[in-house]
Order: sequence, then structure tokens, then C-alpha cells
Amino acid sequence: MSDKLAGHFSEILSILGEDVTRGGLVDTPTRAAKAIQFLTDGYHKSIEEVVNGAIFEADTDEMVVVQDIEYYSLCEHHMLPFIGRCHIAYLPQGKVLGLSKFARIVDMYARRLQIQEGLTKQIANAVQKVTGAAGVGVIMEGKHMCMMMRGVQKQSSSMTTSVMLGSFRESNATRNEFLRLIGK
Ligand SMILES: Nc1nc2c(ncn2[C@@H]2O[C@H](COP(=O)(O)OP(=O)(O)OP(=O)(O)O)[C@@H](O)[C@H]2O)c(=O)[nH]1
Ligand SMILES: [Zn+2]
Repeated sequence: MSDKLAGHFSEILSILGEDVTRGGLVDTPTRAAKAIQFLTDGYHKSIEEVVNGAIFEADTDEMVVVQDIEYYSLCEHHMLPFIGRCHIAYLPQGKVLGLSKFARIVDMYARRLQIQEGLTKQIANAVQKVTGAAGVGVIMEGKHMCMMMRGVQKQSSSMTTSVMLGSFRESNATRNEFLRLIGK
């Protein structure tokens, strides 16, 4: 796959008017191929692989919040980056998820072509599925390069998306506690 991608990147560079034989560009198609494969490697991962069995029995039903998980994704419309932070909360029911796995779940879905709304939902559903929690809340903030570097070229706007499942959807108090804990 890498060689095929590199060939296509070389062709794109030529079409853009570049001399693909000049010194600085000789290895660029190969580097670009590696980079795009890394940025989309979420397609080749599964939730089971990412969680790796790190679900632990724990006698707790109090809210757990993991906040400010940075993410880098690519918008499915322009294949340009959107980047930001993700905050995840859940109400466990006797099972907790290993802390690092929240970031791994975020990365697995972020490293695919996405819209922010869909990314938020996929993360929430995955956390719900692996923890069996009474409720899950996910809030994502993102800045979209397709809106900053091109198009309307607005540098200050950002997008906030949220998905509330179970008790986070049903109870204002639970949702508000989440928002308070992340300082919103
Ligand atoms: N809702 C949502 N929209 C997104 C996201 N990423 C990019 N977009 C938008 O997708 C839309 C695509 O619109 P089109 O009119 O088909 O494409 P375009 O001509 O390149 O649009 P402009 O960006 O307005 O120049 C744009 O409004 C983008 O801002 C996202 O994560 N969520
Ligand atoms: Zn875009």
C-alpha cells in the first residue's frame, strides 16, 4: 500500500507543477504516504485491540471524568486536519476502564476521516459499550483547518459537539456535574 500511495503522491506533486526530481522532493511521496497512513491507522484497529482487556472490577458508582485529551483528526470533506480536546465522563457500574484507554479510543476514531459530530458519537458509544456504564458524556472542542486555511478563513471560531447517553441524557444534575468538573 505504501508504494502505491507514494506513486499517487508523486503524480499529485507533478500535477501541482512541482519537479518531483528536485532534491527536497525526492523522498516526499514516500514520507507523505507514511504520514497519511499514520493519520488514518484507526481504520485498522478495533475497540477490543485498543482496550486490551483493561477493564477492572471496582466498587464505585461515582462519576469519572477524563478531560483535555488532545486529538488530531482529518475532516472527511477536505481531508484537512481538525484538532482540539475531548472530555469524557461516565458513571461506572462496578467496572472501570484503564485510564490510558480513553485516549487510545479517542485516537482510534480520530485517525479516520471524520466529521466532529460523528467522531463524538463513536467515542461515546465505544465507552458505553466497553464499560457498561449507567451513562456516558463526551464533549469535543475542535478547530477546523478547512475553515481557517481556506474557504471562509475564520481563525477564531471553534466547534463544540456533545453526546450524552443514559443518565447523562436523562438527568440535568448528572450533566451539570460533568460540565462543572470540566470547568464549563
Ligand atoms: N458539521 C460539520 N461540518 C464540517 C466538518 N468539517 C468540515 N465541515 C463543513 O463541511 C462543509 C462542506 O461544504 P461544501 O459546500 O460541500 O464544501 P466547500 O465548498 O469546500 O465549503 P466551504 O468550506 O464553505 O468553502 C463546509 O461547510 C465545512 O465547514 C465537521 O466536522 N462537521
Ligand atoms: Zn473540511
